[in-house]
Amino acid sequence: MLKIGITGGIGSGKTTVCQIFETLGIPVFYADVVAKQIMVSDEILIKGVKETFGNDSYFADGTLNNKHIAGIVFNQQKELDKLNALVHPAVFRAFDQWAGEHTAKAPYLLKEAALLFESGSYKMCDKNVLVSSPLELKLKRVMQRDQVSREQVLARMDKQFTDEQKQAFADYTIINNDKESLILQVLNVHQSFLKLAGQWV
Ligand SMILES: CC(C)(COP(=O)(O)OP(=O)(O)OC[C@H]1O[C@@H](n2cnc3c(N)ncnc32)[C@H](O)[C@@H]1O)[C@@H](O)C(=O)NCCC(=O)NCCS
Ligand SMILES: Nc1ncnc2c1ncn2[C@@H]1O[C@H](COP(=O)(O)OP(=O)(O)OP(=O)(O)O)[C@@H](O)[C@H]1O
Repeated sequence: MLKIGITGGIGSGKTTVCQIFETLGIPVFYADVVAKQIMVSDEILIKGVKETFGNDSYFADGTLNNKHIAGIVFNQQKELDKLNALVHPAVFRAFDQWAGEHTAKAPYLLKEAALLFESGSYKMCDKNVLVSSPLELKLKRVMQRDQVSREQVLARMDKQFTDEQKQAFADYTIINNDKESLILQVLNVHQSFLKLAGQWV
């Protein structure tokens, strides 16, 4: 089964792009969403997160205290490394299982992940797509969407590869600025993937 990875910096619009693929009938595995689900359901992981970041990592009802964890990890690389080491292997396993379940349901599968290249999980995909946007536009979108400060967005960007670094890993690029048509670009790469899927053994 052909597996396509899709990524982009915070606010690049990768989720927006994936939603267009979904309207074309392509199943999408949202790694960030799954990571969040696992963090409140996997008992071993919950124990590890509490031991590493304190009991305040969870509210009394078992939901994740995102602000508490984000405040620690996006200010100290060492702490972020610890969180990634706890969460990422569990997400990789979940993707493997999901891909097995969705094989034969579509011509190809998509994996959307913020840290596709940084985490090395792009290696689990046959081709990889970068959604790229100008820095100021990304900042504006996230500040508006999440009601956060410019500094908070920049702190996360600082923990991700730049678009230039990501470009080196990408087989395809989708430009999501205000001028280029997103839908047309998605349709073009979709056609390429359908052709590839036809050749895939
Ligand atoms: C730190 C957490 C609690 C913050 O939650 P919050 O609701 O504020 O952010 P959210 O999860 O919606 O992420 C928003 C964006 O932040 C960036 N981001 C999230 N996690 C990371 C990370 N580990 N490294 C760098 N950037 C990250 C991404 O661009 C992501 O799309 C949460 O992001 C988390 O649990 N992260 C660890 C899981 C992870 O690595 N996810 C990303 C790839 S699987
Ligand atoms: N071409 C566009 N035109 C207008 N708004 C857009 C466009 N692309 C994305 N947006 C908006 O910008 C915000 C960020 O987009 P999106 O959530 O898809 O980014 P993302 O890359 O998935 O971000 P994150 O890494 O934070 O999850 C959203 O509110 C989305 O609706």
